[in-house]
Amino acid sequence: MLELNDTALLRAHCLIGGQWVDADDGATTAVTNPADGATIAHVPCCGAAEAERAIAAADTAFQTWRDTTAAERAHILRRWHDLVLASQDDLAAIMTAEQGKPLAEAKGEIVYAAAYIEWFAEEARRAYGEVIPSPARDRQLVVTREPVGVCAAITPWNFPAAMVTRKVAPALAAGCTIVLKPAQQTPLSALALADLAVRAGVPSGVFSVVTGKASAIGRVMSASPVVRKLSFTGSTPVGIHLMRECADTVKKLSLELGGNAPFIVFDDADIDAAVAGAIASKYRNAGQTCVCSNRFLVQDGIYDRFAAKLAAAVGLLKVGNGRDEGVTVGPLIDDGAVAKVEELVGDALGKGARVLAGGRRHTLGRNWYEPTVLADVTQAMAVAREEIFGPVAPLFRFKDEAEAVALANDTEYGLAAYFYTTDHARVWRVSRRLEYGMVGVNTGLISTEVAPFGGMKSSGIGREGSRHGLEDYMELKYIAMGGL
Ligand SMILES: NC(=O)c1ccc[n+]([C@@H]2O[C@H](COP(=O)([O-])OP(=O)(O)OC[C@H]3O[C@@H](n4cnc5c(N)ncnc54)[C@H](O)[C@@H]3O)[C@@H](O)[C@H]2O)c1
Ligand SMILES: O=C[C@H](O)CS(=O)(=O)O
Repeated sequence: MLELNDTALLRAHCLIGGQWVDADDGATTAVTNPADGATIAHVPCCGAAEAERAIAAADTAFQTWRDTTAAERAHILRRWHDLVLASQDDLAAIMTAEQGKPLAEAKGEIVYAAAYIEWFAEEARRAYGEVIPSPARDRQLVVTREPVGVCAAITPWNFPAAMVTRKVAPALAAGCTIVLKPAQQTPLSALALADLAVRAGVPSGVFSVVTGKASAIGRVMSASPVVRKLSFTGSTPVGIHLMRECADTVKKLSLELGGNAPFIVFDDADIDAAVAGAIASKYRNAGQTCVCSNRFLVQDGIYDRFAAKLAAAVGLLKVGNGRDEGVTVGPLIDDGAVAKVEELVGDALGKGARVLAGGRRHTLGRNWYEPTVLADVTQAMAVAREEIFGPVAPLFRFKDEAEAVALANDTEYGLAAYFYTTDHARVWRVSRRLEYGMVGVNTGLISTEVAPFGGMKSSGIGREGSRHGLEDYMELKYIAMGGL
């Protein structure tokens, strides 16, 4: 049994139109702990009808929520932020139980999730319009920024809190209403955040959470003409599917999709900093983040020393149950995820890669995989093209800067890239030529609410967070005032 200070945060109902409800047919889905398979709770397995009602409630609520002042919305968001931070321990315990990440990482994610709420509480009051110098004496030209309207959000399991607030906070700040479908593996974090939003004063219907049948709920969201924007974070194939489904109603779309991040280490890099950055960017959340380094491109002159140091550092990682003190690598989300990692490692070994650390399932259980480092990896291996989404660092060699950039860009994805060098001219040359939305230079950790998060190519459309994040939830309206 999950031990919480505030047991009311463990919500086993959906929030629709301000009411905590079951699925219409009473169906439920079990939420299980990836560390031991224990059932934590059962949540409603809703479908199209419940999604339709949530959208209708959002439409009704929008008629009044849109007329609140930015200051009023900012005040409620600030209160939500304060309640989330005050519940950090409980929210982290819920997250570690349903997602598996180490408690320290879960607590960090709660702070990160709250930071998006705080950021957009502030941004709400700076959604300025424009007065345009008129080309004619008899008219005044102004541009206002208005809320898009009813929004829908679909989020992944790897960051069960931050991916929710990164969408819900800007939507509410802009004056929109929103219906969220969280990942079926990690709904409890979203439901707890919704509970705190209600306590903060978010009115009925403004923010609903519908758990259950992903395809049915997604289809309703995509097909509804009432829904004017869909924000999706998840895999590229599902993002493409939703993009197609939304075409008929011409929705605004935000797509935060998959990645294949290169981590480039030049001969002149600070090797110890590069190893520390590699650990941070690869093994966070057991490698299950969209911005995890997926390919390590290491220049010939530093390759052997970097490989040895990285393997030694990986050997110090503590694998275990995320709730246990000092654990730095928890289980993967499920056995299917481990099987995919195992298949990618097997493909690489079969084509000539060498194991420097790990390289197999962990004895702790079916959802664990040993933190792994592979040497002598080549472009012929599947890890060069596929998102690993697990604790595996494949090391590739390169000769010079031109080859490094060419290898780095040789992917359908364009989300995050990293490189280590002490040559400042190279910093700006390489940053400019990398085809990615986000570039970390001499750091393996880049995610923050104050900077635009997102990518290009198959990694998606749009940016979340930063001063740009509100734009996706607002429309520009040009008003020409004539007859003056
Ligand atoms: N770019 C980013 O910011 C970012 C962040 C986190 C995760 N991701 C990506 O997400 C993937 C891992 O997350 P995942 O396994 O949850 O992804 P996923 O695409 O399988 O699922 C994401 C969400 O989509 C829902 N979904 C699945 N099929 C659907 C359908 N047909 N209609 C409507 N909804 C549907 C799921 O229930 C879940 O809520 C990785 O590729 C990772 O790179 C990207
Ligand atoms: O999976 C990627 C998420 O966006 C998490 S983070 O923003 O990089 O922490």
